[in-house]
Amino acid sequence: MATQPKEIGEKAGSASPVLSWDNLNYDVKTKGHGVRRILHDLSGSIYPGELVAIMGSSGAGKTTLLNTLSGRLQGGRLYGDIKFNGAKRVPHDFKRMLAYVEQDDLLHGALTVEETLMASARLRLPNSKYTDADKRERVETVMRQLRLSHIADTPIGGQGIRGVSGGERKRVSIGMELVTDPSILVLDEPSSGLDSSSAEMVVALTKEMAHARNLCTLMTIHQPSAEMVAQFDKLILLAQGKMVYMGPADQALRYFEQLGYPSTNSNPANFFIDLMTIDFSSSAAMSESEARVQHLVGAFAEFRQGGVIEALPSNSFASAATTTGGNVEYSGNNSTNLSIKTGSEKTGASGSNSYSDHSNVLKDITHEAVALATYEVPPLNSWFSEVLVLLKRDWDLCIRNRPLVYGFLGQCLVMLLFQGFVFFQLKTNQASVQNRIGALFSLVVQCTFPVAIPTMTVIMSGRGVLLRERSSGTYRMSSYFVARALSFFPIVYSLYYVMYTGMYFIAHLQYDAGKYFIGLAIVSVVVFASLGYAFAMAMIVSRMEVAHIITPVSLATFMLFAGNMSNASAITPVLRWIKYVCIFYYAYSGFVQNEFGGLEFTCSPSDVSCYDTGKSVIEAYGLNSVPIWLTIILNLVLGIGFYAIAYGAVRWIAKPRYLWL
Ligand SMILES: Nc1ncnc2c1ncn2[C@@H]1O[C@H](COP(=O)(O)OP(=O)(O)OP(=O)(O)O)[C@@H](O)[C@H]1O
Repeated sequence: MATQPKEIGEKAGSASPVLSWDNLNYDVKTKGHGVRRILHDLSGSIYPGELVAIMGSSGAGKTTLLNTLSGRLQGGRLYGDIKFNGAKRVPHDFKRMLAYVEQDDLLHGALTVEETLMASARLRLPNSKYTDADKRERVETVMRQLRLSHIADTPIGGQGIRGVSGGERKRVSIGMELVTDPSILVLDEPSSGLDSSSAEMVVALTKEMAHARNLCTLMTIHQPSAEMVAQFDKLILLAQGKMVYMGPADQALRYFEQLGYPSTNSNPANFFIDLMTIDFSSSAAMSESEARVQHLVGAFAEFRQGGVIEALPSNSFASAATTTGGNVEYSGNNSTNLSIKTGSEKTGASGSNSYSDHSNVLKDITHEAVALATYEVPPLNSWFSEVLVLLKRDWDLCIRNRPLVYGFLGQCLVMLLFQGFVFFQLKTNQASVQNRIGALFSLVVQCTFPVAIPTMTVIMSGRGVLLRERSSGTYRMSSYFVARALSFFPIVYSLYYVMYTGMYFIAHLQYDAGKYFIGLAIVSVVVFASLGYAFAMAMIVSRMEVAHIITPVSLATFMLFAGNMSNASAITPVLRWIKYVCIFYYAYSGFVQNEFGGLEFTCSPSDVSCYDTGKSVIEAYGLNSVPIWLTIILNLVLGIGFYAIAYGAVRWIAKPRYLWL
């Protein structure tokens, strides 16, 4: 490998970079324009304890570079070399050592702040190293550090739940990563959507954490305030995917000044962005700005081949800030002694501010419970332990999902009342044959559509969180499946058992303990298979609106093969096989055989046709080819098959294909 290009302010000898990259190029195919290069010959490195910001105008390639270094880039072709701790990255290990805070805070709205952080700690901190009490202490520490303690019991919120503010949400997302023992912390636009003071707070706290843990921290940031820029140790400035500057943040202004671009803006970030942005307002402005960017790119490439930058007499951001009346202050000669005052804090007692107070708290507690960044891959906890943590979390989510719980409850009550009273106290005359058939078919329908569709919706709405957790290797996919499925069982089964039992007595199905329990077994397996179907649909179909069309339509199609709307033994031979993979058919066939078996019916002279026994009804509907016990087993097998399809889909089809170097 070629030697790494020189970097401004490169750390000599003592520390070795945590992450280094060399000659990174990234190409994508574009429609009509062939291959487009997004990143051009990027090289650089990050050291322990550094807070590094990637800045540039919109479309400069910040997120692409961040994702490349984080192992989260999809599509296109990537060339070059990336090293973690001096060696090639091992995808499985690297993703567990990297803490990635996404731009969108993908969190479960129904969980409280503390529950969210606790779940992260329980899942990601190894049980072999931390007891549950240690994990709780870690969570409390991180909540104090991120100023979340006062809202520990507040739900995150969203989708109709009143919750925490945007800034607090962002801090929860950061906290979820910091309760673990990451080697690198990466944040994608942590300030997006936040007001300036929340954004400054997030960056200030991130810096404190990075320094306290000696944690290498990398973030993209669009247009930070002067106060935020002053927090960064190092800047990576990108223009059109090319590097314009990489080096100490407090030397950037001086660097550009030496190139002939003195600062013209009180906010260094605005000055950098103006320098690097192509001005499309006129063709003259465009060629001028393009020439400037080219000059900057060329100059930096040359500089890296051996240029020097004059030592700064004083910190350039500090002077920029003081000359323009900004509020960044330095308490010493280097940036690690930086302290910031926000506008409101300036009005308080002189010499103290909430950030520095916070820093003191941080210093005290950092030594208590938060370890320095390590470079060991945390072992996964046991499968059983993962299932328990996920089950507790998923159960809380289920039980707090009021629309889901009340929806299931409401539909069971309505079905019970309507079905029970439409088919009230069935007799044994000929009219009761039709009513029994109707009651049993509607029971099958009630155990499928109303189970599958809401369940699928809930699973799909949690897919963002699943993807985030999966990308950081939080748990095994099998643990997720088992826990998620089990979390639905208590609510769905208890309500459906009540519904079936109520209907059984109100409609007066055959009063026989054996038949009652066989009916209960059929309800159990059809509900199980419907839940499996919901999982399969939620994992195979990526868009909610499409799933809401495909699921009812496919279920309605299967319903045609149940043996009620068409005679089960007289379906067109080409399509007849479908009934053998149809939960409706097995459930309906099982119910009909169970209920009609042993029944005798009366005939009156006015009856046009007459079934004198239940057996003749079963035969007339063609539902006697699979014995009851086998219908139960086959529905169970179908249910397991649906779960297997869902697992396969999430494991292999929906698996994000990240590019690794
Ligand atoms: N897979 C892709 N296919 C096509 N173009 C892509 C792809 N990935 C990135 N780009 C393009 O590369 C450029 C850089 O994108 P990137 O998201 O990294 O920019 P950014 O600096 O983060 O911008 P912003 O601040 O607006 O988020 C953009 O023009 C984007 O459209």
